[in-house]
Amino acid sequence: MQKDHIYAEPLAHIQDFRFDDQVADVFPDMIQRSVPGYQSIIQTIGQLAERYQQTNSHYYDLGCSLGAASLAMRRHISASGSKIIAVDNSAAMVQRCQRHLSAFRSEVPVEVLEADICELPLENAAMVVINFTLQFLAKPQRNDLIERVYQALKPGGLLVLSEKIVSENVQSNDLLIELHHNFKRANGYSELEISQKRTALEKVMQPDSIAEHQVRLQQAGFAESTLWFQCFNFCSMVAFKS
Ligand SMILES: Nc1ncnc2c1ncn2[C@@H]1O[C@H](C[S@+](CC[C@H]([NH3+])C(=O)[O-])CC(=O)[O-])[C@@H](O)[C@H]1O
Ligand SMILES: O=C(O)C(=O)Cc1ccccc1
Repeated sequence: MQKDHIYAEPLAHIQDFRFDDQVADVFPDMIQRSVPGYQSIIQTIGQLAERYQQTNSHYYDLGCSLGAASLAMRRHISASGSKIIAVDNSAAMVQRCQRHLSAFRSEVPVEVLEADICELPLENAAMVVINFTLQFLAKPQRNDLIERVYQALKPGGLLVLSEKIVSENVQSNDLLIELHHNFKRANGYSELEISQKRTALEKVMQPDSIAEHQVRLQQAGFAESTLWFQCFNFCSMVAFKS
């Protein structure tokens, strides 16, 4: 696995974070060392696919990056007529995702699409995974996507929504950020790497609070949702379509 050194040297000008070739090449290392619980979340997505699968249905992985969630779902789906649709708007990610998925044989077809998830039609879904992607959409586009996901889910369908979050209370927010920075430091990132990446993400990733997510889910029509994972300022929720 290629190690992430993208922010290791001082940069004269820190550009906005983008999912380009440089990031795609080190992405498994970057996400593993940056997102507490990432591996557990991916494993749980596999379990959820097993539990919520339905025959003749779609499984969407929106903002799939290298396809980790799609691979986990694929390993656990056995229902006939299943199709996984993995979507990302980064060409660098989509190319590598296609390669990763082709490296293993499976009965379940996966379609990998280079597309903007804000424009992609969604339908006939048993499960939709948005694993750390909603946070990269402009705020006004987030409601629309969640509403379309609700409409696309079949009765008994499941949305898995994982996000970095902000806390509405200043002391809690500061503490969660500090604990996350300690996590990154423990995983070998320097102060410079942490601070330069934070600057790069400032404009392009604006997290919501858990309360904002809950209101959005409810307004989209999800009568029931629950937080099933939280570590520091990272969480994952599930929402049910009845
Ligand atoms: N509008 C958009 N349309 C499509 N893709 C988008 C859009 N905006 C951002 N992306 C894509 O969303 C992904 C977010 S990473 C997801 C990890 C993955 N889910 C994982 O389980 O490993 C999370 C992170 O890096 O923190 C990137 O690949 C972007 O190109
Ligand atoms: O690294 C961070 O601080 C994060 O918030 C997570 C992350 C992981 C990978 C790409 C972008 C953000």
